[in-house]
Amino acid sequence: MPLKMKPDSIHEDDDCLFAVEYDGPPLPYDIPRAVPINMDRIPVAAVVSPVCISAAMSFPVIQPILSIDSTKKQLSREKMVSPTSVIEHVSDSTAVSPTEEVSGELEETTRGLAFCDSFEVSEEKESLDNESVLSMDYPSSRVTGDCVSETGGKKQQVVTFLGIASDDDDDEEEDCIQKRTRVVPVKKQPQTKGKKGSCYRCFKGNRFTEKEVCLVCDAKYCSSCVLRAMGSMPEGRKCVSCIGCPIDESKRGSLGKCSRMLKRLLNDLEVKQIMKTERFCEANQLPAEYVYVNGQPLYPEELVALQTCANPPKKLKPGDYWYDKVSGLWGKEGEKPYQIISPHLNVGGPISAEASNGNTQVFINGREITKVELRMLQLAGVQCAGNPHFWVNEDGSYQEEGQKNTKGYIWGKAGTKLLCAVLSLPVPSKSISNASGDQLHSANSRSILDHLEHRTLQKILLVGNSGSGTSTIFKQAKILYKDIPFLEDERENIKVIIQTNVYGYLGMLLEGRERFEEEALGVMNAKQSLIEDEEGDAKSNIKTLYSIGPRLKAFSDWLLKTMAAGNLGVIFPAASREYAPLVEELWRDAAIQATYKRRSELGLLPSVASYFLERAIDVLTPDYEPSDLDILYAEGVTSSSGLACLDFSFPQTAAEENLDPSDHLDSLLRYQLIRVPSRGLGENCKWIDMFEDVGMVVFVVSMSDYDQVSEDGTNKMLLAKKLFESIITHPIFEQMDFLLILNKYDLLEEKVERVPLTRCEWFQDFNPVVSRHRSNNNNGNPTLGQLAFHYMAVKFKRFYSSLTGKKLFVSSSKSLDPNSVDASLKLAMEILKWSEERANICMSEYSMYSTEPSSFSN
Ligand SMILES: Nc1nc2c(ncn2[C@@H]2O[C@H](COP(=O)(O)OP(=O)(O)OP(=O)(O)O)[C@@H](O)[C@H]2O)c(=O)[nH]1
Ligand SMILES: [Mg+2]
Repeated sequence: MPLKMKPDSIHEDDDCLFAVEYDGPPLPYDIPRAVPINMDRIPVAAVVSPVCISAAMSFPVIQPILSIDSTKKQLSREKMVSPTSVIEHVSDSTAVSPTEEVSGELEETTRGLAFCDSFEVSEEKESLDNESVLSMDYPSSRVTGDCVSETGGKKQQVVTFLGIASDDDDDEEEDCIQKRTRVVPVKKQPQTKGKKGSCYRCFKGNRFTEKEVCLVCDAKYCSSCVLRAMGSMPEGRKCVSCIGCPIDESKRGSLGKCSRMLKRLLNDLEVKQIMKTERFCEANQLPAEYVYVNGQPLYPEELVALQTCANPPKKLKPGDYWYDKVSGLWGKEGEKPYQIISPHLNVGGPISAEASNGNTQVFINGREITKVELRMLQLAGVQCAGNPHFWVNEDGSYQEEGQKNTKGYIWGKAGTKLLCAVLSLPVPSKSISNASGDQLHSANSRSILDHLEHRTLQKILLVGNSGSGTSTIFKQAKILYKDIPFLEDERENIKVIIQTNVYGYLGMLLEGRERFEEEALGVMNAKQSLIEDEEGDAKSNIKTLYSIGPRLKAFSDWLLKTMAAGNLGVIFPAASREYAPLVEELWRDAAIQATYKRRSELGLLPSVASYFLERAIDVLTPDYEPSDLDILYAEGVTSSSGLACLDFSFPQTAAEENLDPSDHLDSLLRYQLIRVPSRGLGENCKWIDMFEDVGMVVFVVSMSDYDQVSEDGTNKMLLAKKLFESIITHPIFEQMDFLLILNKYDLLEEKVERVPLTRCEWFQDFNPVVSRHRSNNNNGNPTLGQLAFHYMAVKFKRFYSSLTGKKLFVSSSKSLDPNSVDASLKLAMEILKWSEERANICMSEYSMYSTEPSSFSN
């Protein structure tokens, strides 16, 4: 056991700080030899948890050995300050430097500072007590200014007390209670940084290196440094120097969510303890004074009441909220309600009429409601004429102010709940089954609700030939519209797919290399025969541009053999780490680079191969975690034989968020994108019945395919045309609108400059009048790429209307670019909307859908 506690090495001072000196062999990490601990700040779990960790990692263990009178630390709320907070007092009176203010009553104040352990008081105290542990050289120095930024070696004060009342001045104290302080969270800066993307401790690695992040200062550490930099983690994932500091509020959502890195480095029990401590230790709790309810900062007990009630606010963060104590309606200051929490909680001040910034002259429990709430009430059949003031109870029963009789129940009908869901308004968590039989719905509102119900899911079919880009568009949509695009399990599977792909790409290059080497040798043959005659066995030493050394050749032969036998899967995952350096070496080899330059002759090698091969070492390690971009680029992620479905809605833009939701209802509706593999659309398509209620078909064509041929020698553009024809003429799709996405515009632009579009026989009449300045967009002349796109669009439009008599909508796309996919799918939404309006489904004066004709460029 490397830890030795010497009686004379334990220091105690009035502020309950202890230091345990370590006297064992050199430690493998950065923790200082003396660690001050404020026992009041560390819960039992936190103090105990390092024990098990230290057993595994030989970390020093810090044990509490003295009992502490924690009651000493009680402080009136006005004196509680958070160490990294800048406090601005509402009143601007009596700004007092803490050092001046406190010196006279040092004992009193330092005892009372439950939260404040990082401000100038400590320095004063330090000077009084030479034996204090504070004088030790501790980088974290919670007490001596760790949470305090330093400027030129001099500690900078980040906590400023303004107008703190002295204990014996009751009047002033009361005054102070009136003028509650507003506490603004301030993020602590990391002590070191290094170059962009590197580890903050060893300065190695890049942005792709897996890292763990400090919850306080955002410092990032690689797997070799994290345990040294974060020590025994008594408050979870924080640098040693950040222990005791409050977390960065933007990271609150990740509290207690362990990373894969920690799971690998520590055992289950250790991980569990650390995550528990991280969630529950006092230093990491949301400071009550960061939460304002009805204009007043909360007291800790109010925050507890709020967080422990039967139906608490979800994901509470620092900020200003309003709370209607009668109905339980809860929202952000100046905004519509977003939740109904438990009513009658004694928290915050009284609600103000302007709490949600409504301008409807209709009031609920004293608050002027927003437009969207008014719309909901109207559609639910509540009479709102004459600017009424309603009294709404927690069960949704309502009456007009001054009247005794309940007029009805707002959330009594399923239809109202659906409407609320569409309008993003909250409903009570329990169903109001006891609602009276009041018929609140007019015929109109009923039919609108039916309509909304019908419209909640619009199906969009995504079809295209193999390689057209359908799965890229599908994945892009997932990344664009889903909060968690890929689950952990999915990522784990995708990782193996990507690693296998990397070997596949390398295999194609190695095969190509062999072919090119043979060709080169053939060309040199005549010359070589001459030399051979003169120098005997010289032929075996002939080197070409495509030759590789014997070691790489041996690996290459083995890999090609393994792949040919279909055994590639067997070498995973164990071998991936060992072979990664060889894969990288091969990729960097001049022969493979020369082969890659001729990739257009390699047929199947996709353009994304270099993206992954460039990062072979990273990608092939067992702990590689694919990023969203990696997944987007990865082939084989979306099944090529089954359907893939994605339910999504278009997120509101910042501008839309400020609008009344009823003005942009379409963006609240849900869509289902169904990707159909092209081979699944043959004669006996088993899914065909599922497509009956599809709203529209999005057909994808790769524009750069115009010069490509399939295995049977057919031009791929003609294959796309054939599939297109079979789908548009299929009876099931007869009534549907079609959007053609002409994809891979980036590749077309580049290719059309070197390979004529007329290479495809369908495009024989492409004869653009090309300006000499065509490549300069600024002078208004289209590029050859643009001309080619327009030409293809017209070709498909004519073809479509000749067969269906209808109009085809067309959009160009570069599906590796999210904005491009977003624009194409929004166009699909517009088409759906337009076709719906055309069918005149919408109703009467209550219509929420624009009747303006939609505009597209097609
Ligand atoms: N440069 C470029 N590459 C693209 C674009 N769209 C797709 N790709 C690439 O083209 C290849 C084929 O795209 P996929 O999305 O897999 O095509 P698919 O329609 O799913 O075809 P299958 O997977 O064979 O069914 C992938 O390597 C993509 O990364 C694009 O707009 N530009
Ligand atoms: Mg694909």
